Amino acid sequence: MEILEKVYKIIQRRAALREEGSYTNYLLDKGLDKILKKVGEEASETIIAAKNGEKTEFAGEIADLQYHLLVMMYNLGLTPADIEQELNNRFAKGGFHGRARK
Ligand SMILES: N=c1c2ncn([C@@H]3O[C@H](COP(=O)(O)OP(=O)(O)OP(=O)(O)O)[C@@H](O)[C@H]3O)c2ncn1[C@@H]1O[C@H](COP(=O)(O)O)[C@@H](O)[C@H]1O
Repeated sequence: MEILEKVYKIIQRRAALREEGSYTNYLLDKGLDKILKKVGEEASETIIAAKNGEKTEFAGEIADLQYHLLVMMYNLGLTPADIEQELNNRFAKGGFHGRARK
């Protein structure tokens, strides 16, 4: 998704050029443990929103989760292109054969 690349670029820019009041800078300054904690929280909130069945709230939680995943990826040196490549490889093979299917 193009927007994920755009947000990732903002994260890169924030890391290179600090901005007053930036939440991204706050997270990057706190480090990996804090980022992972937020990913866990946002994942839990996404699950709860999914169970509640309210589409707008659910979409909002997924967006929060996506953003925090991008910050985690940046911290660990992964780019959206790496994920795209992984997905493309699986698509080309017609599925993910790393585990048994039910
Ligand atoms: N997509 C997002 C995005 N999604 C969620 N959030 C922030 O994630 C935080 C999550 O809220 P919480 O209440 O769970 O966390 P909190 O209590 O504020 O923080 P903690 O004390 O828990 O760490 C909020 O402050 C949201 O603003 C985001 N912050 C930034 N972005 C993107 O990143 C860009 C750069 O943002 P800044 O770095 O803030 O300039 C923005 O233009 C957006 O495109």
